[in-house]
Amino acid sequence: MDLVANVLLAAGASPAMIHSIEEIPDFTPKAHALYINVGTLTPDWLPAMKLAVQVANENKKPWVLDPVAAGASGFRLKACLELLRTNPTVVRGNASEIMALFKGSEDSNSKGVDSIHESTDAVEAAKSLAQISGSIVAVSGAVDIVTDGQRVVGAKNGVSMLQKITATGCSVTALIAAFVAIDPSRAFEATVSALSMFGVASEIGMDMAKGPASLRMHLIDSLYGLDQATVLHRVNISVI
Ligand SMILES: Nc1ncnc2c1ncn2[C@@H]1O[C@H](COP(=O)(O)OP(=O)(O)OP(=O)(O)O)[C@@H](O)[C@H]1O
Ligand SMILES: Cc1ncsc1CCO
Ligand SMILES: [Mg+2]
Repeated sequence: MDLVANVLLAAGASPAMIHSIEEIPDFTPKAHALYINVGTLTPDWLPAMKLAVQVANENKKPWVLDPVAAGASGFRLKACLELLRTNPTVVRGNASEIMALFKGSEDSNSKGVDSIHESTDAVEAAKSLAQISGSIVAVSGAVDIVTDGQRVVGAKNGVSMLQKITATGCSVTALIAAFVAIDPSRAFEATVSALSMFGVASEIGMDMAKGPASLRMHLIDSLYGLDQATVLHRVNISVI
């Protein structure tokens, strides 16, 4: 939650981390986008997540799902599949998470929140999932993949050291929510842009970093300082 909120602030968004079901009816209509992350899921939190989604949908607010460790337990998988049926604008996971959602079954080899697959292994699963759910599906990895079920785009910015900082995936999903909030009618473009800019910020941050802890700091600083010329010079997006 720390990294997620700080990444959002650095990007110019205004995060609020809300869990209590009592606050959802007041909070959710005020937000420009809702972000549901099941990272630290408990049975107590799930009803609040579902109510937040319901309120967001009723208020025509975009919402984004991060299905953290979807294949690691039956409880998580069921929760993620139920959330997936309630029309997320975007779903972003690592390859193992997206493949578990597509298969609809637990992965006995699951490494928990970390992926054991490459994003490129999950292209067909992502496409099918997008077609079934009507959501934009993004798979993070060395190449970030984004699909609406027809188009497939790859975004290649980023550094592998991001995998050594917890919640960089959670944070890039939050950034997607912030970008989608700007123009929900162009959620596909927003998703690709958020993944690219997070990757560009990590590349610039890596030039100053000595390891994961200092990359975490420089990533936030680089995102905060990112300008249009740098982005346009460095982005690497291609149709797959
Ligand atoms: N091999 C890699 N090379 C470059 N960038 C990478 C690589 N693997 C992941 N990334 C980037 O790291 C960020 C996090 O993606 P990752 O796939 O690790 O998410 P995740 O597994 O959900 O992470 P977490 O659960 O820790 O939040 C993304 O911006 C992604 O583009
Ligand atoms: C380590 C961890 N455990 C639950 S969520 C999370 C952050 C990475 O997904
Ligand atoms: Mg994750």
